Amino acid sequence: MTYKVKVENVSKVYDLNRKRKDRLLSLLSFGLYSKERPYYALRNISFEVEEGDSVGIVGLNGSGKTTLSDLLGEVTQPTTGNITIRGKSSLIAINAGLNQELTGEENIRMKCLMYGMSEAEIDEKFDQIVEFSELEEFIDQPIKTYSSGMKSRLGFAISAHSDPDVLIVDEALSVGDDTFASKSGEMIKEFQAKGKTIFFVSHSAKQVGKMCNKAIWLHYGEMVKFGACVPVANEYARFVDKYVAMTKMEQMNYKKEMLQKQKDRSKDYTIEKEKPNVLNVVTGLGLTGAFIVAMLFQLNVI
Ligand SMILES: Nc1ncnc2c1ncn2[C@@H]1O[C@H](COP(=O)(O)OP(=O)(O)OP(=O)(O)O)[C@@H](O)[C@H]1O
Repeated sequence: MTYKVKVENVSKVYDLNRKRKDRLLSLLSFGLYSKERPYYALRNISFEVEEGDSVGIVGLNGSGKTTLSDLLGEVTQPTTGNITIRGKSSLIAINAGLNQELTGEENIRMKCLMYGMSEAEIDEKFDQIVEFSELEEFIDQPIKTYSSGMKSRLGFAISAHSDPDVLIVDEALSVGDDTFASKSGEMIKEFQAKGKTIFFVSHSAKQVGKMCNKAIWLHYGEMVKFGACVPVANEYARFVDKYVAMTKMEQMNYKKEMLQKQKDRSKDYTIEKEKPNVLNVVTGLGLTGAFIVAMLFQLNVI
């Protein structure tokens, strides 16, 4: 069977060096001064899933589940490797693609346009989306006033009505109330019946076992297992049982050791820098000059 989603040697590297001073110096020296601290949030992930697959993504906190779902939802790009999605993907997560300053209605219109829907299609679906989200009274309020459950309902309602080929559900169901969770569960079953491809991010092996036919287990940025759901979910559940049986101190030491290993593995990565060309150098010199003049001006020297 042909794949619906293909992930090939994908890594996502973050630069942990967040100090403003160092980033500014790196910019002004056009990359010659550099203090990057690369960190693999995901490393060398490869798998393929087919149309109709429901894939659970499990793992402890910080294992890379959200990073992978953002990549699958095309919210971020891989640092290296390729992701091919045959069709339209839609990520359901609290805040995913929502603008806090806009109202519920404006967010619906903006996100639907981003999904490629026409104005006429949006007008046709608008009432259904509002009704599904149960936000009728609040739809004219900016969503920064919404609770996380309300945002999650809005995000779910928009994504589910945009008819995606690949749906990624990142813990969105865990913040809603029971009624909404069961309504969303029904909607997901309809998607499954239509043969859509779905990814579920979850801490819970049990939940994944109930809803999925395949599973991915991520552990500190690496893919430990990928395959048929039940064996992967069972193995993850056995690991979680062992983990929760540890004392708090043992858990802390384990986390520390694993994080250190993850950081050590990141040392061999060098953030690719563009070789300085004439344009770069001229721009860099111009920026540096403008910066010095601005500083001198600020200090009343000129
Ligand atoms: N923008 C960022 N900059 C730097 N590091 C990041 C960024 N986003 C995520 N990380 C790091 O990448 C790793 C994976 O994070 P991610 O949120 O994907 O894990 P997760 O499995 O979804 O965790 P949780 O279950 O707690 O939501 C973590 O160590 C996190 O600190």
